[in-house]
Amino acid sequence: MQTLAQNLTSQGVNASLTQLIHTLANTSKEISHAVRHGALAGVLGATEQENVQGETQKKLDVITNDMLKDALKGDDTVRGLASEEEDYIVEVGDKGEYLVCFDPLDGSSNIDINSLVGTIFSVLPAPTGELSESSFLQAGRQQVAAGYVLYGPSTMLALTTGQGVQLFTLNPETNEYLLTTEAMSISKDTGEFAINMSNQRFWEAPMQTYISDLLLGTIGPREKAFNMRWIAAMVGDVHRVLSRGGIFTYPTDNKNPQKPYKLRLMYEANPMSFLVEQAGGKASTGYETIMDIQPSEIHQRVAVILGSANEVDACLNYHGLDYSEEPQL
Ligand SMILES: O=P(O)(O)OC[C@H]1O[C@](O)(COP(=O)(O)O)[C@@H](O)[C@@H]1O
Ligand SMILES: [Mg+2]
Ligand SMILES: [Mg+2]
Repeated sequence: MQTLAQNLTSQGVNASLTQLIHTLANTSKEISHAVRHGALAGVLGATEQENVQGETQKKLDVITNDMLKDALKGDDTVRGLASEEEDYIVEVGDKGEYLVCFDPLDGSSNIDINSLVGTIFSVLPAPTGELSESSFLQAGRQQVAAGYVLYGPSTMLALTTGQGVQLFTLNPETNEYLLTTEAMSISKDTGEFAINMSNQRFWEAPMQTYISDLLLGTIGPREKAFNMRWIAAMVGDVHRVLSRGGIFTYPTDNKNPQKPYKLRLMYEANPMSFLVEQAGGKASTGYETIMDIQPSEIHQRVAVILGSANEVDACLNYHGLDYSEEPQL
């Protein structure tokens, strides 16, 4: 099996991006170690702090953020970083070629129940000139690399540099990432969907109708039975979609009119969309392709519908219908 280093060489990834990917991968090994020690190290539970998005930070949100921040500060290929757990962008070095956006611990509500969590990252080119928040506001299409690390029964790294999606598994004996899937590929069709059903009454009409039709199964207009899964960590749900197909969505809802979307564009939706597209799937908000959105702020949130291409298209068809009167198909 190829090591991560061998694989990056065989892909022809340039030296500076290779260095940055190693920094991220090596830090993920330390995070994996910290997550695995959980209660033994006293790192479970919440802090007293909230992040800029008004969410109470878990101790591990803060610890993993600091681990990544410190590691990236020591990497001269990095010009700046943006994190879910940092209110503002952080300037790193004035010569670095890259900007890194990350969610240090995705699905952190799973931490206290010893369930799946992960790290998500997105690498953008650093523009020349002064660094400011606007340097980061590039469409997902500009990403030069993206990936996630899943801290599950195995620690796995899914990575794209725009040449398909490679999946590596951390060998616990040697502490090395080894290539276990050369090209992840999402089946075009699926019989599996992932959504937080408890928000059903808050969704827009297209999503209400789409999901109701899935639930009708063989007796509904889709004439097909669908199964449902919800890990409550995007990283786990997207990993399942990449592994065996499916549709994952966190749609627009009106539960809190100030916050119609949950997932963050720069460090959740964009990197996952890059991976999904590279594996042959699709990613949309329902109305636009996620990777084409021009961001307006680093902590911007968006609706997300991603996964098996034909199923995403089926869902998008509902968004094209007129719901001004009774929803009809
Ligand atoms: O609590 P819900 O509605 O199930 O939401 C779960 C979603 O929220 C998230 O946990 C948000 O990410 P963070 O844990 O990084 O804030 C996603 O990973 C996941 O898909
Ligand atoms: Mg997250
Ligand atoms: Mg997080």
